Amino acid sequence: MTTASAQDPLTRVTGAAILDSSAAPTRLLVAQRAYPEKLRGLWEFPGGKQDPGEGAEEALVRECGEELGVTVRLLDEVPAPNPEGWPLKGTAVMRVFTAVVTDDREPAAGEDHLQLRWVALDNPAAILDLDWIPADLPIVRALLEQLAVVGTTTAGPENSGVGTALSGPLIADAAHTGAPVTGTADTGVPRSRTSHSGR
Ligand SMILES: Nc1nc2c([nH]c(=O)n2[C@H]2C[C@H](O)[C@@H](COP(=O)(O)OP(=O)(O)OP(=O)(O)O)O2)c(=O)[nH]1
Repeated sequence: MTTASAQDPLTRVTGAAILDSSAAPTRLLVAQRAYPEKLRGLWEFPGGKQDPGEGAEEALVRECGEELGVTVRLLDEVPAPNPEGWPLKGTAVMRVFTAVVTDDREPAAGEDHLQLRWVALDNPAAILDLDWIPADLPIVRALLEQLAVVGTTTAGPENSGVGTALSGPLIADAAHTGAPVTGTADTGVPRSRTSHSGR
């Protein structure tokens, strides 16, 4: 963990959009924050702040190990409006990467989270309806568009995927609904598309 400093005025956060499969994702892992009090109960991407000198991807793999007890393989970055990442509150920015679990453990909520939940990608409206940390909402929309589960129009709060079609080739199974964590290891397909190097 680090905070803004004279060397780096930004607090750099990195988050994981963990999918149940790289080749044919049907579910996304979301996490409900336990603290601080003002964020308690809000949903987020698992992750955290980068340590000094640590790259975003390196930090994210570390955070997923610490917070969820699993090893993840990062896939693609959810493209942000600027190279530093998505703006959060204050001077914080966050880069978000899709990921899959690569060991045979299941993600488990530790002290950081009240609960984890696998949510079905075939119901983007339900995902957007979660009580997200406000700064995360545009990121969630971009993620769903990247996964082609919502339309690629300029989605605002009033146009948040409701009634849009499932069109993405990545969605193979529309039968799942939100479910408690069961974990799915994935060792398949190499990185693709918008992969970025760490910084
Ligand atoms: N992990 C995470 N943090 C987020 C998200 N959206 C968002 O605004 N944040 C904010 C909340 C926090 O102010 C900051 C990340 O802090 P953190 O508490 O998760 O990071 P950390 O584990 O390294 O920090 P610490 O508890 O060790 O101090 O970024 C998100 O989707 N995931």
